[in-house]
Amino acid sequence: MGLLVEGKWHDQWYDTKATNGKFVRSQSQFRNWLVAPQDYDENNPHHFLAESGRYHLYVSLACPWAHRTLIFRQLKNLTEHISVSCVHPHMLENGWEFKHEERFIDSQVESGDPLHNFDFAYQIYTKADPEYSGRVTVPILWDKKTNTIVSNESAEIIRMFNMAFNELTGNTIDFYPDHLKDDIDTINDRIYDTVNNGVYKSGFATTQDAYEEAVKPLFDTLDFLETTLDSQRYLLGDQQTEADWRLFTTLIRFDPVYFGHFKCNLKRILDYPNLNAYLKRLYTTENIAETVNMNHIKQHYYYSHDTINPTRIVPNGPNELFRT
Ligand SMILES: N[C@@H](CCC(=O)N[C@@H](CS)C(=O)NCC(=O)O)C(=O)O
Repeated sequence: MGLLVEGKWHDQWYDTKATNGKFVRSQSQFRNWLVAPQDYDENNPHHFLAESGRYHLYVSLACPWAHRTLIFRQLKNLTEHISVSCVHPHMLENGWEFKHEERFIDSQVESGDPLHNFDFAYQIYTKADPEYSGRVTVPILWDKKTNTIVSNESAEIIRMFNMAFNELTGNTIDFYPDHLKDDIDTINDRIYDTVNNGVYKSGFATTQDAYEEAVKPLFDTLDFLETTLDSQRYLLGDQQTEADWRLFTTLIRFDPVYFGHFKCNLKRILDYPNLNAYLKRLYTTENIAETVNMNHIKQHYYYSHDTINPTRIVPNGPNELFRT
């Protein structure tokens, strides 16, 4: 675990001393946009034309943020247009690595770096910007044509996938429709702060207060979502939206990882009847189950965070992801 400082790798765990034991996530730095031909402005340096075969997605199958982008690649029929590869689940002194190992082969996503054959994900960042300073995170959306990073922000990558390739694929399903934008933004904000990032704030806290400050709002939101799902199938009604998929990648990791490893243990998702049924509904949506690799997920968290789990023992359970 570490970060780049002016293009040089430094091995260093998150510094929570300056923030009273709180984990503070840093902002993503590559923020360009893939745009459809009709919206493309060649004079805008942040515009990248949506073209088949031009872009590559680097993910970790363990990472909930990267998982969103894999899901949108499926939902929007982009598998033939955007190539993908994954890092090794163990994130250690060199950060994410492109190692191949038999026991981590995934049936859908190849491992390693097929474009440059690099050993470490930080080399992708320094190829894009030799002076880059900051964390080396996944997902990374890479442009094979101009050899740079388009974006390393999952929330924006899924918005691009939602729209930019519609003409190419003919898939016009809209997960961020105009009439729901405000509601989606509002619920995303709460879920990001208290759930998606809330589990990390709980797990990476290094003081009792910082932990409690995270775990309480996390369960307040889960209780709120349980009530919301009393009367509807998805967060904003009967239509699946982006908000559901952003929540899904945290929920599917909750009982196997966050409950134990990150101490989010007031309740399991299994204990919430509506959230359990909702999780199953999302998991069984076409082409979604194959994006979930529980082996990578459990190995990543329990093995990589040795400040939290120094024995690196990866638990066998739970037996079920949701009750059927
Ligand atoms: N805001 C980013 C966050 C991505 C992120 O934090 N990914 C984690 C993996 S779950 C990572 O790569 N962490 C490495 C690090 O923080 O050094 C996004 O949503 O794309």
